Amino acid sequence: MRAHADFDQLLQTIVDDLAPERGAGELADYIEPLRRVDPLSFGMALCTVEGELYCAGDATQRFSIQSVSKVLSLTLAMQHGRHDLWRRVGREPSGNRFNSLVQLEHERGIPRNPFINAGALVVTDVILEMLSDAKATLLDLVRGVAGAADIEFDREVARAEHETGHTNRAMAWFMKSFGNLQGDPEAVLDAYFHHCALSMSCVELARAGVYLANGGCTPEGMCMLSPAQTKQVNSLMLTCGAYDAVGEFAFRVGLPAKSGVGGGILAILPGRFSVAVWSPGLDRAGNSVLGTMALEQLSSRTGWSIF
Ligand SMILES: NC(=O)CC[C@H](N)C(=O)O
Repeated sequence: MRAHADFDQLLQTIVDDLAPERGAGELADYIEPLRRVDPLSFGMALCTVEGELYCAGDATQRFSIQSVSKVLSLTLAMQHGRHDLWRRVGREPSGNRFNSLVQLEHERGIPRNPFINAGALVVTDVILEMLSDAKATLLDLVRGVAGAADIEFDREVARAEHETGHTNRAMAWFMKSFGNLQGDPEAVLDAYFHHCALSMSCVELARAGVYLANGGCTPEGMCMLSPAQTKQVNSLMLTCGAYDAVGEFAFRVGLPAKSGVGGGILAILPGRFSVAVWSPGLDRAGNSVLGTMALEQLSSRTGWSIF
């Protein structure tokens, strides 16, 4: 591993080298607030397990973290130790789009994994069984791990998710019909839409995710998960974190990661660091085009990967 002093330079070089690619991919267009984002935005931040932070580009600008929140909600569900969690949600890649309904019928309402929408809805239901306010508790968790007390849900994004979330709504009610949602599907959806609407910067996301590189604990010693649970979350990120393009993503980047349709990706090198990238242009699977390129550059220039 190179000297830490080189990290800022390394990230800056990646951001500079990829400048001609800014604007690549398509913005998520299913809600208005995501259609409005500047397509040229591009930021990157890396947080080491010692808590040192390095960044380049638009690393302090907040964006909608969308499905990256699925890692945080899974953490919350695992923290509260529900033994039936893994009976209600699987641990296999889906091979289908993140909001696909097709497998759910064949597989009796049990989603393939916690990082597709159906799986995150079950995770949210599990959280709601234990905690009356799943929104406030997740917000507290995120503020704590990110070290930023002013992180908020973007109310406009949450409202737009609510207004347009017909497929998610169908999924929740469908799983209810199989008995795999305990609570009121509308309450589950409301919490889920808010989790998707968390607004964070690359710096905040890298800080928030570094416990996954550090055996479950933040550099300040706040423990979110046990080392065994941390291994499980990282494994799921590797196999299920980039939707139906997860094989291609792992082939190129070689790090556990979770992406979101806001263009953010959080990736982990266990024992070393977390890295967050953001660029809103997406590929067909819904992963950030430039974000994936930046992570590929990071791993290929340095040899840093889990392999
Ligand atoms: N893949 C994503 O980031 C999807 C999140 C989006 N809010 C949805 O529920 O469909």
